[in-house]
Amino acid sequence: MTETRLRTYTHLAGYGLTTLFIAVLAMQNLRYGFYPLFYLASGLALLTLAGIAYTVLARRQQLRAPGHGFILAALNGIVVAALFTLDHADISHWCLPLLVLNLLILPLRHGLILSLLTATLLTLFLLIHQSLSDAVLVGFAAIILISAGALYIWHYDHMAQSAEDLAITDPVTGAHNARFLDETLQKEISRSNFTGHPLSVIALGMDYLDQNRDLHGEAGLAVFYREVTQHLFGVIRAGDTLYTLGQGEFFLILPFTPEEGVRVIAERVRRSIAEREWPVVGSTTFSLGCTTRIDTDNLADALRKRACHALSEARRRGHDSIWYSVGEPPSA
Ligand SMILES: Nc1nc2c(ncn2[C@@H]2O[C@H](COP(=O)(O)OP(=O)(O)OP(=O)(O)O)[C@@H](O)[C@H]2O)c(=O)[nH]1
Repeated sequence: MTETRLRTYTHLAGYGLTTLFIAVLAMQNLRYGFYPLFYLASGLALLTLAGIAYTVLARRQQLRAPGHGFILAALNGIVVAALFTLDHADISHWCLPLLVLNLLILPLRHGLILSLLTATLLTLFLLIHQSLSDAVLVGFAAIILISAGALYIWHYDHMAQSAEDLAITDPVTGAHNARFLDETLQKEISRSNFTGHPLSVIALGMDYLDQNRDLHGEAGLAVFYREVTQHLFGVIRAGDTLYTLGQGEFFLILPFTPEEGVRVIAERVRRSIAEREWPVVGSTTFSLGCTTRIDTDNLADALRKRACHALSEARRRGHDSIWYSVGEPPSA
């Protein structure tokens, strides 16, 4: 199940249960003739139903649906305002499910701020209108509720982040993997298209891979790939991203880099690898294929293929070399 779908279900369950709770309150107050509380509960139920409708409508953007913030701020605000204006202590219980709902639906920091604000005002109300012991008891219960909810959500977010990192990271080198390359390259192409900034890429391949594999074995090469990755991280600048493609091949995405720039950095990378002594393989070389996005390049696949063809051309023309491939606009 995707993260977006999971959040859609959780939000629907959260709003659904709160609607049920408020509907029961509304019916009870109607039965006993507390009409102001009945109208209040009916208004709140309409808001939670709006939350359900919004969750369904924005189901594809549940990870960042800003409407939930407004709905929950309105729910909390109305309950707290009713607490002070209707002067009815029973309303204080209505706050408790909201404290959990805020944490369940909003990003952790926003949910925490809203819940703590509501809990503080609730305690203040009890302090003014009820006894000190009531205020301390409810305030304490609210803090426990908020802490347990926040800790659970923090733990979940942490696990989700770790799982996401694992999914986009190559286990051998620690650089990003090929799957994440296509996703990022497509985003960078859209950004370059929108802002007009240049975008270049480099495909890098180890020379004489088969001979190196025979000499050092897969395990030895894995150690070398890790070292070369660390080395490349030290050469590129912030904003550039590195990917491991397997079989001794790597890929660099260089945002804000024109043709002259990619030629400079490619030469720097080639020379810095060739001039070093590597612990496992001794001296070795890489060939590099570069290209820069032109206006008609809108697909990640096309740009990636052009860089890989440039790499093949660099290898064909002798190893330890760089080939730059010019993008060709479609003929008129
Ligand atoms: N993306 C990227 N481009 C680089 C890098 N190093 C050099 N370049 C490109 O090469 C150009 C010339 O770089 P340098 O020879 O280092 O000259 P510089 O004046 O220090 O370059 P700046 O970093 O722009 O100040 C830069 O403007 C970049 O376009 C790098 O690590 N990453």
